[in-house]
Amino acid sequence: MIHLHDISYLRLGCQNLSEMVEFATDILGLELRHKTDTHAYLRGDSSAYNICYIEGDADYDACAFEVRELSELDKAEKELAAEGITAKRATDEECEERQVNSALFFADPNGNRVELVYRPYQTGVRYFPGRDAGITEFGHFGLHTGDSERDIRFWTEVMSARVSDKIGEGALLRIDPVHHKIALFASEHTGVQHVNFQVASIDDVMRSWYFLQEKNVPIVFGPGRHPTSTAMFIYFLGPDKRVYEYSSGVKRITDEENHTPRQFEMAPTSFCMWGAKPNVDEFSE
Ligand SMILES: CC(C)c1ccc(C(=O)O)c(O)c1O
Ligand SMILES: [Fe+2]
Repeated sequence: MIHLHDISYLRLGCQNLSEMVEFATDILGLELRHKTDTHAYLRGDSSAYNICYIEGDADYDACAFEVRELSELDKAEKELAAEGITAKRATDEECEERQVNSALFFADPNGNRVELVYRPYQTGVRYFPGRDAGITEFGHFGLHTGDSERDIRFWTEVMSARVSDKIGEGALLRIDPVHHKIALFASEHTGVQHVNFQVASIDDVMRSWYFLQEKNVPIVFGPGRHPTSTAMFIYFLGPDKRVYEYSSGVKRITDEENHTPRQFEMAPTSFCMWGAKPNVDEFSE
């Protein structure tokens, strides 16, 4: 099995880099760490970056996971080959662009681009945003799945994730005690389905609710509380039409041996126990 240590970054294509930087700094509340003509690196914690927007193909996206040992990349290459998946080692230039020591690229069975990275750069300076959204960390991301049985098997049996809970065919997967760092949601698309940043408290969720309305940012779900992770949340759209989520209070699963994944019915109340209705295709019945 390929051991995933943590989520690392997302690379998200966009049409207009300046527009995405403005959204990410002034609305989402990330810090711009570095920008070139085509790439912008933004963060919500002390990592070198959590999101890299890349001007060009707006449909391009990739998600990255950190592995703890360099040898894990060779092991991964072999294990993926046994699954019929061809992986490619990153060149020095590709590593430099990603600010990592080493990396391996492949696509999961759904065609989602995945990067395994060794030693993603950290910084010695704390995160300093222009807008205080209360972000504490890069929380998790959603990935599309066209065949949940196939993809849950891949992510749990090949990639070492564990199912924390299921909603309909969708699954919330953990790679450490945090309830989930990957959300697999059924759709006909591929790639990143939503991007989550954790915020410090319900006050930050509610402050952003007012702030986002004032800035005419489309809110697509919430405020509400997930019965699965127990986190309070709000979802909204970026100018790239991607779904962004703030949430606070995600549950940790500490009794690994005794955790039994729960199956939630595919109904709005499985997404929000307060009664908010999602206006997002993948979350609807
Ligand atoms: C609506 C989606 C996919 C979802 C469901 C549950 C949680 C949670 O329990 O925290 C999420 O974060 C989600 O994004
Ligand atoms: Fe989420």
